[in-house]
Amino acid sequence: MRNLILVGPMGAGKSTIGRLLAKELRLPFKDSDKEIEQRTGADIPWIFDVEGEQGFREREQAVIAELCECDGMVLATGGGAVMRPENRAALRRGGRVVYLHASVDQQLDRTSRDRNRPLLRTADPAKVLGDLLAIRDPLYREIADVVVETDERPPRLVVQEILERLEALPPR
Ligand SMILES: Nc1ncnc2c1ncn2[C@@H]1O[C@H](COP(=O)(O)OP(=O)(O)OP(=O)(O)O)[C@@H](O)[C@H]1O
Ligand SMILES: O=C(O)C1=C[C@@H](O)[C@@H](O)[C@H](O)C1
Ligand SMILES: [Mg+2]
Repeated sequence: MRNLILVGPMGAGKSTIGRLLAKELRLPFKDSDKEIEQRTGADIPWIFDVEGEQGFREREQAVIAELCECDGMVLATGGGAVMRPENRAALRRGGRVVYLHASVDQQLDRTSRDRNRPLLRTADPAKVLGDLLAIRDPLYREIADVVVETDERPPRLVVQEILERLEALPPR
């Protein structure tokens, strides 16, 4: 098998669901955001402050290219990973892609408690999330093998649905 890759917006649950899926499938788990932080030795807000979003996106592209060359792991990506066509191509090649969908209201609720998302350090995070979703939703769908709704559904249920939906897919 190749990898199992989760894409979707901030607060869709990619990191949370990815960790649970990996445990369930007894596969290693990697999170591109965490990988970037480890390699840089700094957190994401620091990278945005010092290198700008552009600097972060360069680091993200390098990490995604490398992780997508691996096999047999669950990979959670950052919410903006689909913005670059090079990343979309790498993710498609890297394995099965699952789009975790969440409404703006749910994203807002799930991201309101922590401060590690620089794009949401704004007076109107709902507008930012809405604008980003309008641009990115077609890109998530473009590369997804399956789309799974996460609104009002606990992580365990989302994991179960992903496993069932992947099982039902014809071979690529
Ligand atoms: N299905 C769910 N139901 C309820 N809460 C959830 C669900 N999925 C994730 N959460 C919670 O929402 C918060 C954000 O989840 P998580 O960090 O996994 O999102 P993410 O998609 O990885 O976001 P980012 O793109 O910013 O990395 C966490 O506190 C997590 O516990
Ligand atoms: O949606 C985005 O562009 C981002 C999402 C996070 O996962 C991080 O990758 C970073 O905060 C940017
Ligand atoms: Mg995450």
